[in-house]
Amino acid sequence: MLVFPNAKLNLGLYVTGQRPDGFRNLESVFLPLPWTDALEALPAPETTLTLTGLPIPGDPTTNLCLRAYELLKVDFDLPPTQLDLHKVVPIGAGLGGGSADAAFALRALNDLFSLQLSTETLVGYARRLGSDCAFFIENKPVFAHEKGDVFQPIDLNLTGTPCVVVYPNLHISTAEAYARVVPATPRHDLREALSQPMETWRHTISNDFEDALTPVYPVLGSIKQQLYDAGATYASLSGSGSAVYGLFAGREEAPLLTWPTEYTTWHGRL
Ligand SMILES: C[C@@](CO)(OP(=O)(O)O)[C@H](O)COP(=O)(O)OP(=O)(O)OC[C@H]1O[C@@H](n2ccc(N)nc2=O)[C@H](O)[C@@H]1O
Ligand SMILES: Nc1ncnc2c1ncn2[C@@H]1O[C@H](COP(=O)(O)OP(=O)(O)O)[C@@H](O)[C@H]1O
Repeated sequence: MLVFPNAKLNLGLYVTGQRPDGFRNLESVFLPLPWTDALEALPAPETTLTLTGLPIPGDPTTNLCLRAYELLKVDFDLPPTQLDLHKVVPIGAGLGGGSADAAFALRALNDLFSLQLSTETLVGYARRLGSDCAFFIENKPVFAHEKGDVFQPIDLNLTGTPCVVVYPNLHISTAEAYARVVPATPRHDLREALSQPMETWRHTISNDFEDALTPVYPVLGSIKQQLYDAGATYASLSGSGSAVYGLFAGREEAPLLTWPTEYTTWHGRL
């Protein structure tokens, strides 16, 4: 079973309050981004994980693909499985790549071993692996709130919009990013702001992590400015960074821009 776990973008992100469980409540819109890893799951004599592509920091035995397998194995008599992950999406970028791998591993194992788990049940397992993991089960634009793991459908179709994503090779841990933000009530209603033309979004939609992290990592501000200088209709940090994206509405294609060689970029359509 071969699957292609895709990244996500956050359109607006507001950290609205501290929770009793130590996490924060947030409000954001999550969008699938077709920048993908590749993950294969096959029955095998023993359970293994091979990793190719970008190096993943941390102990491979804690890789989210294996954690997804082990989580299902607690409840189901899963045969040993060979997992092969080719990592393409930058790590610690605010693109949710690790969470996507975990969610797609759950989905692939469900299909491979005919577990017949419902979407709702898969979402329950995904939530236990990471706050934004559940998004990748249905993998469609949603308004996310609470820990970022409770979703409401949103009437927003950006399919085909030209987009550039720029990762300046700066790993920002999600925990560090949250620690830098003081929770507050959003200045604008995100869903109302998104219902207005994209040209208005730069004045009405923001990301609290961007505001907190840009003074510490000025490169984030300069990438955003370059995207606007190149004609972006809307540009923002994604999630807790450090990837910055630009949307180019009404254009045939996103512009080809030149970035320092140590940056990783994605260029395409949503
Ligand atoms: C910020 C967001 C926005 O989409 O994405 P990324 O930038 O990481 O992609 C998410 O909230 C990230 O979700 P995820 O990456 O799954 O986080 P988790 O593994 O659950 O948590 C990592 C750490 O972030 C903090 N955390 C996370 C989620 C949340 N609602 N409140 C928190 O305070 C906690 O300190 C936690 O220990
Ligand atoms: N399959 C995986 N891919 C990426 N990161 C993983 C994976 N498994 C575990 N991790 C750990 O998860 C952390 C966050 O990864 P990632 O989801 O890419 O971050 P972000 O959500 O900020 O984009 C990394 O520091 C990494 O050590």
